[in-house]
Formats: sequence, C-alpha cells, structure tokens
Amino acid sequence: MIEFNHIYKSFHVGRPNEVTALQDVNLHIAASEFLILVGSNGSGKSTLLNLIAGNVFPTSGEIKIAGQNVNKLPEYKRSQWLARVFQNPLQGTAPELSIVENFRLASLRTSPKTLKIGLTADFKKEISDRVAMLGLGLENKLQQAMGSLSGGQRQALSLLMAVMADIKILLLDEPTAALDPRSAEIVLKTANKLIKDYSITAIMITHNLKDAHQYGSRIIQLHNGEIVRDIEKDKKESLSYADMYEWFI
Ligand SMILES: Nc1ncnc2c1ncn2[C@@H]1O[C@H](COP(=O)(O)OP(=O)(O)OP(=O)(O)O)[C@@H](O)[C@H]1O
Repeated sequence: MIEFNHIYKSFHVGRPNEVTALQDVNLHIAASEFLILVGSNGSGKSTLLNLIAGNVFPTSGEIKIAGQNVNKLPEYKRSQWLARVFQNPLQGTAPELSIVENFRLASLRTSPKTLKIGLTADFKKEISDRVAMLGLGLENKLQQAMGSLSGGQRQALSLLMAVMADIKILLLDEPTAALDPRSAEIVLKTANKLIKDYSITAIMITHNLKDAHQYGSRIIQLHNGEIVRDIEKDKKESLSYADMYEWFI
C-alpha cells in the first residue's frame, strides 16, 4: 500500500544548518496494516508522516502509494484518500459548528465538487447511527457545538469523520498526547475499532510505550533518521513492555 524506497529527507540543504531527518529509509506497509511508530525526539517520526501526507517531499528516493509514485503529489490531492488526526483535538474540526455540521463538512471534503450534501433527515440519521456505534452517547448531542465537547470526545468524532470519508490511509500523530488517561483510552479503542472495521492502513506516532505495546499490528523504531527496529505482528505479540522500554536506554 505504502512503499518507501531509499528515502532521504534533508532540510536546509547546502546551508550551514542542514539537517538530515531521514536517511535511506526502506519501508513497505501493507494494506490494512496498523503500524506504530516510536523513537526519541528528533528521530524523524513526524517527517515520515509528513512525507506520506505530502506536506514535505523527499530529497531523494521514491514513495509509492497503491503502486503510484507520489513523490511530487501535493497534499490536497492526497486528502481524497488520506486523513490525519493531530495531537491537538481543536485541529481539524470547526469548534463553532455543530457535530452534524462538522460531519457534513467532512463529507464534502472528499465528495465530487458537484455533489451537494445537505443536512437532510437521511444524512442526520446516518450520522446518528454511526456516532451511536462509538458508544459515547454523543448521538443525542448532534446539534451541540463541537467546541463544547471534551478533547477525547472531539478526537473520537474526528476519527469517525475521517474514516467515513472513505479514506484508505489514516495518520495518527500522537492523537492522545493532550488527553487524560481515560479519554486517551476511549480514543485509542475507537481508533483501533474503526481501523479494523473500515480496513484502513494506519500509522500512529506515540511516545507512550504502553499504547505502542497494546495497539497496532507492527512496530517500528526510528533513531537518527533510520529504522533500527521493525517488529511484525507475531513477534510484536510476544514482546513485553519491559523489552520495549529497554530500546530507549
Ligand atoms: N520543517 C523542518 N525544517 C527544518 N528541520 C526540520 C523540519 N522538520 C523536521 N526537522 C528536523 O528533522 C529532524 C527530525 O524531526 P522530526 O520532527 O521528524 O522528529 P520526531 O521524531 O517527530 O520528533 P518529536 O518526537 O520531537 O516530535 C529534527 O532534527 C528536526 O529538527
């Protein structure tokens, strides 16, 4: 689904402050894989996600998505099949609009420009049914402003909006870093369920090793811009939390 072939990414090339964020990264991520990305600060995790999202381009090497070379494909074109959920629950939703209006905006984002999606009874019913499946009781608050919800509730809805827009790739950039433990758990359980139910290829950056241990089908550790560990499903299942902690010592 996603292929990195000999990817290098440097910033400020040729200047005294040149920095190499990724070097010779080779990575194949299969469709429906849920990849967890760990690594110390500055190891290149966000750069890897940014390269997939298309808001930075590789210095050299080739990135393919679904077999197509996307080296130069701009971010707005990728947003038809890719969504990203950020640390800050305020990012990516319109706080002054209601929950249902936010879902309408999200549907418009990936629909053909000519298609008008109104707030019809059918649309509201569909949103209500899907929101009910989150199990957070938010289906009774669809007219409430997004900004009045808790960070965890908003992140869970952001995830649902992303997957309902028929995306193929979901990028989770420390989605629970700003949340309390209970809300973080709700959001990750929601993400896990949606990724499975909608067969999405997902990549999540986390600094939380418990979450890295509990979620995902594969785990990769970056260090100084290189992949230093790549642990597939079977081995990941037998990995202990203590083993992972050792990686950072
Ligand atoms: N837009 C940019 N301009 C210049 N340097 C950058 C840019 N983006 C990233 N870098 C540099 O590339 C390196 C890798 O950064 P990156 O943000 O990918 O690391 P990270 O693993 O996500 O770190 P963190 O865990 O702190 O978020 C760092 O040295 C960083 O300063």
